[in-house]
Amino acid sequence: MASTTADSETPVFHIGTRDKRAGWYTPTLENVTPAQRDLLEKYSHLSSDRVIPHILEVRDRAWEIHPYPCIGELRFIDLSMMNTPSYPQVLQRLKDGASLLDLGCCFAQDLRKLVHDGAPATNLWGAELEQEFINLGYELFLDKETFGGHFMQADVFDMEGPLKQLDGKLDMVQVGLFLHLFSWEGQVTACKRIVGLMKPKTGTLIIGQQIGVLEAKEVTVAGGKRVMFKHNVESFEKMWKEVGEKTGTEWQVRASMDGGLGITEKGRAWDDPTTRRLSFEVERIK
Ligand SMILES: C[S@@+](CC[C@H](N)C(=O)[O-])C[C@H]1O[C@@H](n2cnc3c(N)ncnc32)[C@H](O)[C@@H]1O
Repeated sequence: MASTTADSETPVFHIGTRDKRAGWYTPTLENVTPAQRDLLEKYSHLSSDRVIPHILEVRDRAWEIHPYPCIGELRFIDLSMMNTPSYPQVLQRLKDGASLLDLGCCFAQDLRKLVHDGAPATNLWGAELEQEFINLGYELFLDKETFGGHFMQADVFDMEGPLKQLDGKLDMVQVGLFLHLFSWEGQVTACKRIVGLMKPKTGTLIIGQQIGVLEAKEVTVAGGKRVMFKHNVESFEKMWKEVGEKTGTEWQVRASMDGGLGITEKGRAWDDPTTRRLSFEVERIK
């Protein structure tokens, strides 16, 4: 899926290509963070010299199945939840018996980090559209026989699908790099579903991050076939007001934007320069 621009011989790649010259395929990995190394050595029991080769081998298997930017760029080893301001409380609540769903969990690295940090696995859930990503998560973390949490292949928009078993049962939901995949209407529908999955009480918490932008806007991707809405803090707050009105609930949004996800330091040619990472905690207050 590469074409050549009229004025140069530089190939232009489109999302979906398996060509490893695409800008979002990072061929090597120089190092991992101390937390990633700790997880892969102490939780997955990889020897220190196997950590990086193992990540790259699993990534290449994943690339052949779904060559998404998050796979090519090794986003699936990012431990995002631990950087959420509420992480200590999230962990404590889990230890006290609360439940958490990682929606669109992909390899579910944050669920493994929670278990490694002492959360009981029994109340942890991961839901993911693609079963292969769940399988690859087991391969990455080498815990098919030992991980005690629950995974389901599920579509957030399928009201009669496997997610139904969690209706009204969850205390916390993580949505990492997920909501931005959809249009405004799609995000509102997904958020209404999330609200329905949560216990009907104050204090329930939604945490996550997504691709943001300085001026909120709808963008078309995949050659015009798909629409994504990229938020800034104000539009994200506005969306949660709408979700609250439509569900008879009220949510306090704590959100901020920064240059994380490699946006600042990598200076990637395909990123709109106004792209930011939008991180959020959304807590039910009514
Ligand atoms: C960009 S990845 C983010 C993965 C992970 N949450 C993280 O932060 O590293 C988005 C994930 O959402 C999944 N997904 C997309 N549409 C979905 C849907 N309708 N229901 C459930 N999962 C979906 C994709 O398969 C993919 O694994």
